[in-house]
Amino acid sequence: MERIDTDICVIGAGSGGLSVAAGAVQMGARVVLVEGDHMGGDCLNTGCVPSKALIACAGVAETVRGAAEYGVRAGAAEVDFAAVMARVRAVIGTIAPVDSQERFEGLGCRVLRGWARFSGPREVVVGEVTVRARRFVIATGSRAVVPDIPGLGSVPYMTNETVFSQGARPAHLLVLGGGPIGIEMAQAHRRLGSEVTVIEAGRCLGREDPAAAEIVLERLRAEGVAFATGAGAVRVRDAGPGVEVVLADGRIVTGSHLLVAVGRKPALERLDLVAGGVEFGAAGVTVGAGLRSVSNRRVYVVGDAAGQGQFTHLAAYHAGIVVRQAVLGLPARLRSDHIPRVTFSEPELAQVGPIEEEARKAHGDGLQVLRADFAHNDRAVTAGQTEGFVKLLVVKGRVVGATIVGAGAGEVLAALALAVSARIKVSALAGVVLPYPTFAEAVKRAAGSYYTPTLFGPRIRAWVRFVQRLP
Ligand SMILES: Cc1cc2nc3c(=O)[nH]c(=O)nc-3n(C[C@H](O)[C@H](O)[C@H](O)COP(=O)(O)OP(=O)(O)OC[C@H]3O[C@@H](n4cnc5c(N)ncnc54)[C@H](O)[C@@H]3O)c2cc1C
Ligand SMILES: NC(=O)c1ccc[n+]([C@@H]2O[C@H](COP(=O)([O-])OP(=O)(O)OC[C@H]3O[C@@H](n4cnc5c(N)ncnc54)[C@H](O)[C@@H]3O)[C@@H](O)[C@H]2O)c1
Repeated sequence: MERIDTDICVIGAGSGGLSVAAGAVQMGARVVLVEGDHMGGDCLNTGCVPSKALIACAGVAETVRGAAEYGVRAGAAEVDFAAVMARVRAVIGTIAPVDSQERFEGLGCRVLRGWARFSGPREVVVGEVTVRARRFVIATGSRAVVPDIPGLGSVPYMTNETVFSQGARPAHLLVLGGGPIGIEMAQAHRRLGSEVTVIEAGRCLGREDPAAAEIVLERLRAEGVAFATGAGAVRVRDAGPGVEVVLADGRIVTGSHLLVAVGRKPALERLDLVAGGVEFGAAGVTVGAGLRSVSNRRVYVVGDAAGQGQFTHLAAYHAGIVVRQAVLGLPARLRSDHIPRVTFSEPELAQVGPIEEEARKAHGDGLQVLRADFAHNDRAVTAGQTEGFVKLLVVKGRVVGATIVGAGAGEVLAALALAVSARIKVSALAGVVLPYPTFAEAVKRAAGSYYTPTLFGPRIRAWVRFVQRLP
């Protein structure tokens, strides 16, 4: 049995773990990085990267279908599903070297390939190796929840782990769950030529601004995605070739394939946290404000395993918080009011900070809502992409949150992510000079509306009358 003594042992080489390892080793710490499966974790192999690559292919098919509206004759969009999947794999392959064992060994990490489990409060075992570390960082991610629905276990179903390696296009894909995964995959498959039905117990994109979500869902409906909402799946049956899902209100939905996308849970089961003295619950490892385990002070948690949201950029943000403390010995506290998110449907739905309903609860009448529609944005009009809006949530002259739904919303959100994170005043957004014509001008327009009542009100009018009488 080999024994390694190190400063930092990072468990999991996904978005969070790789960020901690890269930061720590380049700052001079001795780092052991442990990965049981593929380097790069969920985001690279079965999450963000393949999903966005698939969405890009689907977007091209849709552009071809709509080409005539732009005066371009392109013929019918013919989708070669095998080629689409090959492109998805190629995109993963292009990014993979950045997350590879070779790169991290090159940076100076000792990379161990195997599943880590605690054998004591300051020791983990990986196969035949024992790693004793000053600090451990749990970065083990999450996995798809497979709900306890009778019959589900006896039909073939897909999750995010298998949907990107399908051999052939599903004739009729049933998507269980109308969250971001369900909606992104539903639209992509529909555009690639499948029939698609989304089954959602409550409201699709239920965490998002309802008006913004409705714009996305309306687009999916227009493209032919069917929805069975308002009742959860209670039974699943084999339907000869295909699958039958029975809903709580008796409706029956039938399709050829089933994708389960009803949420994710932290992947902690291989770690033997009890042996490590690390307290945990269903939401993840129990941590304080600095992502440090409340029961074992040698242990920090980042990313999906921390149970505080599931985004690659959140995992990277967590990594920075942990590196500050565990590597640099400085204090750090987590903020959660400035974390952005984007659902990569078309149109995209981007959010930073609270949605209007949440901000109203927190700030009551102190909240001002500013809005600009893309219908009045010249870039949107010229591009033929006028659906959507920008909504700014303002408290005491500062932006506390924003919703954007529309073309390129995720890119336009960058300015507002900065505004919320740096607590920038609305006046700065209203005063910035932006190139014309851009979608981002809608942000400036919404911010400018903050001053409309004052600028065009009676006091300014009186002042202007006075000035204009001067010689
Ligand atoms: C379909 C889909 C699309 C997504 N799209 C987006 C998106 O567009 N934008 C976005 O921000 N987020 C997106 N996400 C979420 C994003 O993928 C995750 O939030 C992110 O990957 C979390 O990073 P992580 O480091 O916490 O975990 P992961 O990236 O999952 O890495 C954890 C790693 O730990 C390893 N591991 C687990 N247990 C052990 C052990 N005991 N020993 C050793 N290794 C272990 C795993 O094998 C894995 O490689 C998407 C997710 C899915 C499923
Ligand atoms: N673009 C992105 O950033 C992106 C994309 C995909 C995923 N993600 C991350 O992954 C996480 C997980 O996504 P998700 O879509 O799997 O989960 P989710 O929790 O966001 O949504 C799951 C949906 O399934 C529904 N549901 C649950 N049980 C059901 C049942 N029995 N029948 C019908 N509906 C049921 C829920 O009501 C919910 O709306 C997201 O929260 C997000 O953090 C991010």
